Amino acid sequence: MRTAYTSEAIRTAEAPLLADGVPLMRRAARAIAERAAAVVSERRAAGVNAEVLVLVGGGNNGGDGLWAAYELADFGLAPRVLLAHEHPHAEGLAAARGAGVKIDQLADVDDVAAYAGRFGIWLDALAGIGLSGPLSEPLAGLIDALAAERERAETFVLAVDCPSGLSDDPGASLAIRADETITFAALTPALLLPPACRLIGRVRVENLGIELVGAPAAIELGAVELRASFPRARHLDHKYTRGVVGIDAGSETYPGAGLLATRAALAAGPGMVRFLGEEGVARLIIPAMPEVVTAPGRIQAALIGSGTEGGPRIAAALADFLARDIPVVADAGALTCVSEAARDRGALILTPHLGELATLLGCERADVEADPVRYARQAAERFDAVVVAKGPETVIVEASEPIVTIPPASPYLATAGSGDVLAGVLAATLAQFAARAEAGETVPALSYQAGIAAQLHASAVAHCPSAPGPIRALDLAAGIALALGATMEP
Ligand SMILES: NC(=O)C1=CN([C@@H]2O[C@H](COP(=O)(O)OP(=O)(O)OC[C@H]3O[C@@H](n4cnc5c(N)ncnc54)[C@H](OP(=O)(O)O)[C@@H]3O)[C@@H](O)[C@H]2O)[C@H](O)CC1
Ligand SMILES: [K+]
Repeated sequence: MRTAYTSEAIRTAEAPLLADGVPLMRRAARAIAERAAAVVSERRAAGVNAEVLVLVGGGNNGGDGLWAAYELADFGLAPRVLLAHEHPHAEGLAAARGAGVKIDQLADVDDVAAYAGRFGIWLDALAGIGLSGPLSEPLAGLIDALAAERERAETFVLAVDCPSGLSDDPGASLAIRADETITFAALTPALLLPPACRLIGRVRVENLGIELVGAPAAIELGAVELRASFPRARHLDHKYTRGVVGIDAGSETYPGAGLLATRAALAAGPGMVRFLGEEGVARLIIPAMPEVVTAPGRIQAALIGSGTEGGPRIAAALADFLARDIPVVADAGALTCVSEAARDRGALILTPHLGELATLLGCERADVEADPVRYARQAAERFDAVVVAKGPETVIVEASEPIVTIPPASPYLATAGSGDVLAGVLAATLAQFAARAEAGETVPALSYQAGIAAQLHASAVAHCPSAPGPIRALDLAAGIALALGATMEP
């Protein structure tokens, strides 16, 4: 599991070491310089420009850059420094100067893009976690110019602590795209969550001996957490201790969604699946999945809406599920029936793709795509719900919980029916955790459970016969069972 902490949490954690005189900056600078030296060697061997430019801002991030220049000079690599602030880190500047590093002032450079374009490797030490608010001038303009130049040239950009401009806000987008980021102590949310995380390249955390305590701001759940957390059958289990899930999905217009969600729910291993949707869809399900029960009865979680267009029946069924005080996944058509937070009801889990999230909130899709975390948060607050925002990345928001994401998944998941499969897996997973909670066990937060289900869904791609190419949602549903089985291998 990868975690991200706010810049404030990182500052709090590093403070006692700084107070004790631990040379954190020198450690940081050394890590940067060692990686930069390796890139110099790689690029020299490839016969491409390996000249190093260190872009230095006015704070300690710039101090890291200046000390890294000092280290590189010590390695005999003759880096160049561009000072982009009138008050650079004094000790680092003195050290770089003392090591013979050539230092230029931004004010003396006519065309910064042309100047920087002469160097094949940039160390971006303009700003780190000390950014206060959105980037302002002159730094914003400088970053904008350099960001364009790096896309034009074959520059290798190594970000110091973060691409300057990215820190706590995953919605930040003005930064110099990095090939690699070496970050100190811990990731910040912008380095783990979209769209900012798309600008960081390969990221490495240099802990520097800084221990982060307390709840992270964001967590990324992967195969290890899936294997460790997914409820497994036990000797004394029966159907209800395994978890029973109710599915109301599919319609005359989209019958397949009902089959996919139901098949996926079965594959995720609950004690029983009750199909509680339209008669016409049930008639298609039973011959293919005779173990599915169509009689009403006790359930511990529900899914409603996949493959439907909403309307009074769905709205009534949603209200009925919620009145049973169980976790209810509202997908697709059911999202049109969700109203402001209705109290005294079961937990509501919304599973919109980014377009549906925009419709739910009455805003533009482009705005949601530019900052999915912000809008998922808005929906979570407005509807008192857990929101599983489905986009190129998965973002799961629940009030008072770390934001949950999963590692980058196959783009082939963006195919018809994949959302129905995820909805079925999610509801069946919640039912199994709910059964454990009924038995008095401690279970993780719903957003964590949803992250586990999303990771199971993503890992099922590898079990599709056509992987790693285009996949069928029906194969994906079958892959769920194989993926789950793979987590149980000794
Ligand atoms: N403390 C340590 O020994 C260690 C710190 N690490 C490194 O330090 C940075 C954090 O350094 P900090 O000095 O807090 O601030 P930064 O260098 O990240 O940023 C300050 C510079 O950014 C400019 N700034 C700030 N906000 C904005 C904004 N909204 N728009 C434009 N420019 C902004 C600021 O300019 P001013 O004119 O406002 O002064 C500064 O130029 C951390 O990221 C690490 O890299 C270590 O590595 C660990 C040890
Ligand atoms: K930086």
